[in-house]
Amino acid sequence: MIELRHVQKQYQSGSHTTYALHDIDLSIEQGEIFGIIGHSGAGKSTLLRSINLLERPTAGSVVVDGVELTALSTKQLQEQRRRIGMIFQHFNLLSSATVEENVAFPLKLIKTPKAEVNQRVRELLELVGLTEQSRKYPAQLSGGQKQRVGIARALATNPHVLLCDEATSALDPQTTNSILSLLLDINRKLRITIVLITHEMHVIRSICDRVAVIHQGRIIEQGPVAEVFLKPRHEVTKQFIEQVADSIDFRDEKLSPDSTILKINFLGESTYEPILSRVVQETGVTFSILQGTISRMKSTPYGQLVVKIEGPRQAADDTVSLLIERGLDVEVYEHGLG
Ligand SMILES: Nc1ncnc2c1ncn2[C@@H]1O[C@H](COP(=O)(O)OP(=O)(O)OP(=O)(O)O)[C@@H](O)[C@H]1O
Repeated sequence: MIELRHVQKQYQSGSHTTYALHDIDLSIEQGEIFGIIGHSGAGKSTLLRSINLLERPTAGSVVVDGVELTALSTKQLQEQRRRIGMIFQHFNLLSSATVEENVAFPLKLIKTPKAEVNQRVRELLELVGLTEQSRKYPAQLSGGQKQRVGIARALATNPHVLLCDEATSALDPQTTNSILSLLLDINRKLRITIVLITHEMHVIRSICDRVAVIHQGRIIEQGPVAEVFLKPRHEVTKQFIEQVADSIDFRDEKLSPDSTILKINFLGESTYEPILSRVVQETGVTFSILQGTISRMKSTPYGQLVVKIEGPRQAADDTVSLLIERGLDVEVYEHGLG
């Protein structure tokens, strides 16, 4: 488990102070994939690097697996950092070392016996699908393959936590997806906690369990991805969601006095159930679909449907009540003028 309490970070350059993090409180559970999303300059890197003290907070505490990192000596901190792997946007590989030498590097630093190093490197290259490339140099690899080397190297010392610093931002969409699948696979197989930072909502939606939105050095919203995604509260969060959602625009829709527009969110199994058609049969209204999407958040299906309900106001209100009663999340956008 990772706990950040009242973490602050200020950078001083001459007489100028930049307040990069303000009073950050965050708890990340063992085994979850936690995403931190924010615009450029929001404080994502500073926050991520506070977790292994690559950036030392100016105030507050950082506890990983019950150990208060800010209280450790340099040597003790080095030991603890072996339990926290990290991967980077630009991979940070040793260009003059082969794939297997790059992966072996952290093990050699702690003087692991040679046979053990060889065995571990073999396992890790198999895990990330690079067995065939073990004797190549980074310059001979694609971006996705380089990130796989980065991941194997980060896992060499069996960390409990993997920090991902914009790990897919330099990759094309297809390669991004393959790296995200690999991270998900590693999380499930090794039960390792993953903390990632990104400016792409797609990354959060694909693999994260929970998300925090950071803006101007503060966490402005956090929670399970589905909750934040379907009910964003802050304007910045809404902007990020627009990156992946079809924008819902029905301003030109002509509303008769007997029509109502509803936005219905389906989550989990309800996505595939004919709840709407059953309810309108009961209330006697008719409906037409203005817009609809079905997608997945990690492995949970979800759908968003914008429908125009036609019928007397009372019947429309009954329809909304029944939909809510059957577990759907409903927003009434507009009532006709009736
Ligand atoms: N070493 C530093 N010295 C001074 N200011 C810094 C330093 N590192 C970061 N900052 C400032 O702290 C703030 C947060 O920076 P940070 O790199 O954490 O943001 P970010 O969200 O990761 O941005 P990006 O997505 O562009 O990398 C910014 O205003 C940045 O200019």
